Amino acid sequence: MRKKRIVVKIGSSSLTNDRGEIDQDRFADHVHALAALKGANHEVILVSSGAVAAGFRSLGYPARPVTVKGRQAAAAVGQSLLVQSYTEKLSEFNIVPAQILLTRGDFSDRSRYRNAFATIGELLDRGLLPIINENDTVAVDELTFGDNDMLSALVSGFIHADMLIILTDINGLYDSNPRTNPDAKKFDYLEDITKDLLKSADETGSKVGTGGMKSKLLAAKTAVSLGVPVFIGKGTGKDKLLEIIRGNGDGTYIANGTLDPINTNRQWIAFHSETSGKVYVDQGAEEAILYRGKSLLPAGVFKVKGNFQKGDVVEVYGVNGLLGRGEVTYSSQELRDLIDKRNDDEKRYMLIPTLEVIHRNRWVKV
Ligand SMILES: Nc1ncnc2c1ncn2[C@@H]1O[C@H](COP(=O)(O)OP(=O)(O)O)[C@@H](O)[C@H]1O
Ligand SMILES: N[C@@H](CCC(=O)OP(=O)(O)O)C(=O)O
Repeated sequence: MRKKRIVVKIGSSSLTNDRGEIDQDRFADHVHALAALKGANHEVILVSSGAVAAGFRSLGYPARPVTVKGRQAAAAVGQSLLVQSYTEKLSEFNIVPAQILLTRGDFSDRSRYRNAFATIGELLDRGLLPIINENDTVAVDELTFGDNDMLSALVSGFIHADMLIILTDINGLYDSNPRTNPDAKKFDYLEDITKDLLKSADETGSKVGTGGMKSKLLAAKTAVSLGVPVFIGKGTGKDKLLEIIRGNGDGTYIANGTLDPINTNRQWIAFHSETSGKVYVDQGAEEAILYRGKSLLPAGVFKVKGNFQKGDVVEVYGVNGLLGRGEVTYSSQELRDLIDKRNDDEKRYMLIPTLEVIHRNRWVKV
């Protein structure tokens, strides 16, 4: 089998028990499977939850804390317990883990985004196992990834993974929550995540997890849109991850065919950038950028809102509302000048053929 790059996400419910302890047997099982996957010469990146779930007991909380400061304090304790356990267990296989704690801000800042990409690449080249979690202790509520399912999807797109494996406490996605509906039917394969499916998944998860199946579906949708096929399910034994990539996993495969990866610049524009203004385009330009794969030219822009600089990301509006976002080649002032000249008969002669406003490689539809 060709060498693959696999992101494995393990949820809190698969690593810890309800009492707030690492479940040593299941933990060892995951580590064996990760080692087997690496041993088969694949590149592996682990997104591990469990910091809050493994830490709350040491702080004297009876259950997973609900306050932000409680969760952040629990994560501070639990994250080090988790990494200590990974380091010890992985050393039996001569694998060195590398902890990476990310916040949403690390992705929205372009240079930090590029740095994170380079660092993960270097760790993989050197044969280490990157272990990623959200930096819960400092993450501000409005500025989080939402949950680790979404973080794992964004990481998979970012490093152009061949597959995202989301390990959880249930063997896949059902048409309703099987814990409350005994007649729920399991999906073995899904082409894509539809709106109806999103409705069928509720947000109830385990006592230690967050988001339930809904967050996994939203994450799977994101991963697929970034060109990465997804598996959601469970398994036991050291070969479980190898079996999953061979197509024999106990769970649901999503978009298992070949998908078009999207380049890192466009991923950043789509999912991480903050917009600094708005550009309004006419119908001809709307059709050109939406359906004919063209760049946006100055002639199609008739209004600009906000103040932005060359290189900033803006929202593009058409006749029917928001069309997408893209990186501009002009400042807002330069664009306003262009529009003024075009609308003024006496100044129109000053217009010279110019660059596109947004190049098609720096543009993403919503
Ligand atoms: N349609 C569904 N199919 C499968 N599981 C579902 C569905 N809707 C809700 N769930 C629940 O989602 C849970 C997994 O979510 P969660 O506890 O957040 O996992 P993790 O800790 O692994 O991230 C399952 O145990 C199940 O109870
Ligand atoms: N970053 C948090 C996990 C958040 C999360 O998404 O948890 P889960 O639903 O168990 O994957 C932690 O380590 O506790």
